[in-house]
Amino acid sequence: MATVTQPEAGNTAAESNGDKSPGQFSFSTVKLQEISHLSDYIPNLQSLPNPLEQNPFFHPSDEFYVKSGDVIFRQIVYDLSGTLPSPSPDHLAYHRAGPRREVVFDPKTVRAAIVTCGGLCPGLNTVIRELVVGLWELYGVRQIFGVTAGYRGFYSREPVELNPKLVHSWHKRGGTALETSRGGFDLEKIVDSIQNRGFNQVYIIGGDGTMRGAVKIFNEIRRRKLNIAVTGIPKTVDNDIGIIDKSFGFQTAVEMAQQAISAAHVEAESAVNGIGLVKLMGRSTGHIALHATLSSRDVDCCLIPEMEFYLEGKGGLFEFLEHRLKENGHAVLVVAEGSGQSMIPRTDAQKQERDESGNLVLLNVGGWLKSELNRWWTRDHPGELFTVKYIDPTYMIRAVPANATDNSYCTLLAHSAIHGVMAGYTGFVSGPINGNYAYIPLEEVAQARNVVNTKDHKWAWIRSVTNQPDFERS
Ligand SMILES: Nc1ncnc2c1ncn2[C@@H]1O[C@H](COP(=O)(O)OP(=O)(O)O)[C@@H](O)[C@H]1O
Ligand SMILES: O=P(O)(O)OC[C@H]1O[C@](O)(COP(=O)(O)O)[C@@H](O)[C@@H]1O
Ligand SMILES: [Mg+2]
Repeated sequence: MATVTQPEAGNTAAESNGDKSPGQFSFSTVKLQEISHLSDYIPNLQSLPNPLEQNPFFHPSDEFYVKSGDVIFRQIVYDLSGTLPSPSPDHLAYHRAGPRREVVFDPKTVRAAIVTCGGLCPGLNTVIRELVVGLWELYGVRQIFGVTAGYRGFYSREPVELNPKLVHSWHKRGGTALETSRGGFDLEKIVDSIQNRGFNQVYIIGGDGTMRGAVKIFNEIRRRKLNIAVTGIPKTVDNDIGIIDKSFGFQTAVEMAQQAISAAHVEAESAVNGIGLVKLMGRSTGHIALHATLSSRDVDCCLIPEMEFYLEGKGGLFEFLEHRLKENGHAVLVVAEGSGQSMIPRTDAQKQERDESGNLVLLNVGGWLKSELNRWWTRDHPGELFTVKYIDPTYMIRAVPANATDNSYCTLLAHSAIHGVMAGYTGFVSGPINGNYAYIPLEEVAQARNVVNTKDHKWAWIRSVTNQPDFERS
């Protein structure tokens, strides 16, 4: 029978090596993903009892505080039945998020800055609100500032002072009250401004691009040996950030996408040979399209960037739709905006087109598909009725307030970030891993991508729900 060896006391990433007999899992293969701490480069950093001790609403017991050895495992599914591969792969572990017994910041001297960058996502205002209220109410911080208009706001705008009264109802609003932007990343100017304004805690809310910028800010702050903690709070409506379970706002966006799919279904059903076509956000990943399809059940075919598809011939989209129209009289297609990009004719100028952040500007796959569908039908069924009703909800799925689940998620993210920063951690991101909140090195998050795996059970589930082709040419 397989056994699991226990770590030695006080030794999470145990050095004790295991002579592993077949089927034995040893903690010697646990790799703790260390995060930086201000004490790594600031000598004689002060250490104070956590102010939560004095907070009348908390009665911290021993279990209340997270210990330095508490970790969250990335991998939680193991096969203990057979021989483990030799040498065993690393089992990644991350520091558990939450309040520490000791902090390194005196709340009276904290000057916190909060910034939102990149595209919108439901819940941005909730995260800002909870950072402000959490810093104020939990830790007694009184100097909290909003940096407006994204990264460029650090050096081109005056920060706005924030307090709980001001942000009280922000969680009910879509968008970001601090405003956001793409581009404008100037490392020297940003760090100079952070330093000159006396900020010592920087909370950066944004997606993959923002996190890559945050890594650079963190490295520069460390190079200058500044007593400033930097943390990233991962945001992306596309859910394309890796390691964490999912990004906040994603569920709200999927819920909103249902309305577009339902409308497309009604339109398609009410027409003769009607096709409802819905384009959903998803620059390089199809998570929104996939989850909207799974939860809707009105969808006949879901197309995502991770999967090539083709239109003509055996096993192609047209052949599939031909059958569906014959069978049901209508069909619904969901397409993620990053799909089919290699099939859409692109001029040389379009090949170069980038947004302010350097992201490739996508061609409109929805408009292209609509015209291809019309071309096909007129060619193969001249004179027969046919209609494509194309719905592109674009920003409607992200420019809304977060739903209840996302709102609670945003609160936990914000509080996790505050606890980590107050304890002196820096260059990290808070996020749920297998449902438990963890601190992950910023650099790791900036590099990790979360794409749909078309070989796994979730994609198989899509195919079983839609019965769509696999688009693998035989
Ligand atoms: N590699 C990078 N290095 C530094 N800053 C970056 C990098 N990529 C993006 N940024 C900056 O991060 C911000 C947001 O990036 P963007 O890609 O628009 O959105 P998101 O963070 O949501 O992916 C922009 O201000 C952009 O200039
Ligand atoms: O028009 P904008 O604001 O650039 O946003 C469009 C893009 O933003 C996204 O929602 C993703 O944005 P982020 O990377 O900022 O999260 C994409 O799905 C979409 O292509
Ligand atoms: Mg992005």
